[in-house]
Amino acid sequence: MALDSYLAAHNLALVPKQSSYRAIVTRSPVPKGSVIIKSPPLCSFPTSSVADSICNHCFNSQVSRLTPCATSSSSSSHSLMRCSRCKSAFYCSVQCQRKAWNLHHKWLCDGMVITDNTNGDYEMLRRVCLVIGGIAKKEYLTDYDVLYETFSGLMDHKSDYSQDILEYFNQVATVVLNDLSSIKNFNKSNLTTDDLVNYLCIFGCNNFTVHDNQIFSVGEGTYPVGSLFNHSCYPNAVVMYHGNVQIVKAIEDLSSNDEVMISYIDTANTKSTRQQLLTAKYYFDCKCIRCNGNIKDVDHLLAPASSTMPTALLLELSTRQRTLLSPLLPSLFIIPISIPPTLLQSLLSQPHTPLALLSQHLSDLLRNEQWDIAAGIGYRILAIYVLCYPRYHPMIGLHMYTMAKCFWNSTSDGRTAVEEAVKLSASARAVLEVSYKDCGEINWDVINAIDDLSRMASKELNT
Ligand SMILES: C[S@@+](CC[C@H](N)C(=O)[O-])C[C@H]1O[C@@H](n2cnc3c(N)ncnc32)[C@H](O)[C@@H]1O
Repeated sequence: MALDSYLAAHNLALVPKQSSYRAIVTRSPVPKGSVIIKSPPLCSFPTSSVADSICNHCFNSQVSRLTPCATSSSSSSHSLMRCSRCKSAFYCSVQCQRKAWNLHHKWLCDGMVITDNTNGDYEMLRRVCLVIGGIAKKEYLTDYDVLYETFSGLMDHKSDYSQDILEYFNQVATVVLNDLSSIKNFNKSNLTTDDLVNYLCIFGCNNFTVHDNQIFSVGEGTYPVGSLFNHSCYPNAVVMYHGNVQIVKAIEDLSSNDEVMISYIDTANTKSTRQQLLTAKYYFDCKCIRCNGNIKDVDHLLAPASSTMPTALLLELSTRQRTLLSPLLPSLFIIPISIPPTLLQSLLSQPHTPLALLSQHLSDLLRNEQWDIAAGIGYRILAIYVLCYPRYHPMIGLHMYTMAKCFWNSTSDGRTAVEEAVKLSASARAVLEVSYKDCGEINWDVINAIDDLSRMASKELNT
C-alpha cells in the first residue's frame, strides 16, 4: 500500500490500537526538534479575513520573501496577483495561480464564495469532489495517491453524528452535487450524496485549522496524513505550517515505537472543558497522561473568566508575580514534567485569577502600551502555561517573546528590565527553535526577530 511505504520512508508505522482504532508510532528514535513528517493538503482554502493577504493556493503571505511552492528563491512577491475574472482569489506567483486554476479555480471562479465559518464545509466539499471526482488535474497535487488512500480510510464517526447534523450534511451534499453536475464529465465520477455526506463526516473529526507563525488561524485544510495522529492533552509533537504544507515536529525526544501524539484543541483548558470539546467534535473520552492524573492538573487556574479584575489588584498581582516568578525562570526548563515545588506553592497561594481573565488583561495592557504591568502579568501567565503545555510547546516560546518585548519597551526598571528582556529572549529562542527549526523561512523569521531583540538588549547592557 502506498501509505505504508510512505510512512516507512519517514520511519513511521500505522499500527492498530484498541482505544483509537489506529496509531502512528516511530520506527527509530526521533530527537526533539526533528521533522516527523511533512505533507501537503488534499485541499485547503484561506479564511475570509486573510483571503486577500495570503496566496489562496500556498498560503504564502504577501510580504514574505520565499514562496514555498515556487521553484526559485528569487520569486519574491510583495503584493499578490488577483484573479482578473472573479477578483476574489489572490496568488503569490504565476505557478500558484496555474496550480489553483487546474485544481479547482477554473470551475469555481464564477461562483467564488468568500468563505467563512458558516460555509467552510461547502467550500471544502466542492474542492475535494473536484479532486476525487477526477475533474481536477491531479498532476498539480503532490502525493495524490497517498492522500487519497489515507483520506478514504479515515474515521468518519458517522454513527455518532446527531440526526440534525446528518440532515444538514445531506443538504450541503445535495447543493454541492447539484452545483458540480453542470461541469462536463463530473457525472462520470458517480459520486453520490451518501459519498459526500461521508466526506463531511470525515471533515468534522479530521480537518485542521491552518495557522501562521504566530499561531493565528489563516485557513482550513484536509490533511489526510496529519489526520492519522491521535490526540493527547500533553502532546509529544506539534503541528506547524510552512504556507499550507503541514509539518509535524517532535517536541520531546521520542524512542523507537513511541506513539506520536498531537493536540486537537487548546490544552490550556480545564479537564472538563477539554473533555467536552473532544467528545463534541472527535467522539472520544481522553485518557491521556494529563487527563488520567499522571500530570498535576491546575483546573482552578484555567477556569473560564467571569469578571474583570480591579486595577489595584491587577497592579499588585503584576508586581508580586515578577518578584516571585522571575527568579524561577531558569528552573522552568530543568525539570521535564514535574513542576518545581516553589513555583507550585506560589501559584496555589495566589488569589483566584484564571488564565482567561489574565490573558484578557494582558491584551488590554499591550494595546494600551502598559508594558511594566503587562510584564508582571505575563509572568503569571507563563507560570500557568508551563503547568499546562509541554515544556517546548510554541505557545510558551511565543509568550516569552511577548514578555521580552514588554521588558524591552518598559521604561521604569532601567537595567533590570533590559536584563529580563535578554533572559526571556534567550529562553524564547530555546523553546521556539524546537518547533520552528526546519519549517521554512517564514517561521524562522520569528527566531530572527528574537535574535534582533536580544542583540539590541545585550548591546544596551554593555554600554
Ligand atoms: C484525526 S483521527 C486520528 C486517527 C485515527 N485514530 C485513525 O486511526 O484514523 C481522530 C479520531 O481518532 C480517535 N482518537 C484520536 N485520539 C484519541 C485518543 N487519545 N483516544 C481515543 N481515541 C482517539 C477518535 O476516534 C478521533 O475522532
